[in-house]
Amino acid sequence: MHRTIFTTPVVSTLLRGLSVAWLRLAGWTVQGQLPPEARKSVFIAAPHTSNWDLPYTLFASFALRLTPYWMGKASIFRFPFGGLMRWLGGIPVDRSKSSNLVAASAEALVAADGPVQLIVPPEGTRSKTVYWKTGFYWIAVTAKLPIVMAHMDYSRKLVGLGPLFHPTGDVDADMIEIKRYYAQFKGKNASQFTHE
Ligand SMILES: CCCCCCCCCCCCCCCC(=O)OC[C@@H](O)COP(=O)(O)O
Repeated sequence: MHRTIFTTPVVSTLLRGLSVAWLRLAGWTVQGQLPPEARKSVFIAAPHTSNWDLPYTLFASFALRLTPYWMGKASIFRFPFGGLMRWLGGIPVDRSKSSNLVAASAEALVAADGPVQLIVPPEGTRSKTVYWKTGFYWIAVTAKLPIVMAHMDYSRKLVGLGPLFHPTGDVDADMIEIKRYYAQFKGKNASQFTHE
């Protein structure tokens, strides 16, 4: 995995302090902590309804001392922002193709030396989506890693980590259960999120 603000010494310490201070000033509560068995894991990041979700995900990641990488749409990596986005932990995804992203991501997670958490917003967009993408699920199954149900709620100013989810292999049943868990959270534009 490439170098990011989270793996750059001094920078990460500095930004961690700023993130904690910002979240505190803005009145947010950071919930949960990363269980040791999830040092390598796949994060579900939902609800995703706003451009503010990315900065808050980064602040929370610092507060929780994570080593995150996040999947983002390829267009936000266009010149001149690509380098910055990657340094923030971004991995570009071309949503118009279904490539070997699952296999490649699982392989990169298995090969990583240290802790690494792959943050995937399964809605794939800020717009309203009924069907969640199942890539996060298959990456976890392929890499044999736990799924962490991470969340954000702007109405209660909560961000953080919920329970682990262990895939059973029955993706349809598992997706229903996962989405039921997310029914309690409200994104910034809550009407753009549906958990049905
Ligand atoms: C550590 C705690 C993590 C809590 C996670 C909570 C919730 C949501 C986080 C979303 C992280 C987002 C990274 C997505 C980056 C991205 O790609 O953003 C732009 C696209 O979306 C826009 O797609 P579109 O709406 O179709 O233009």
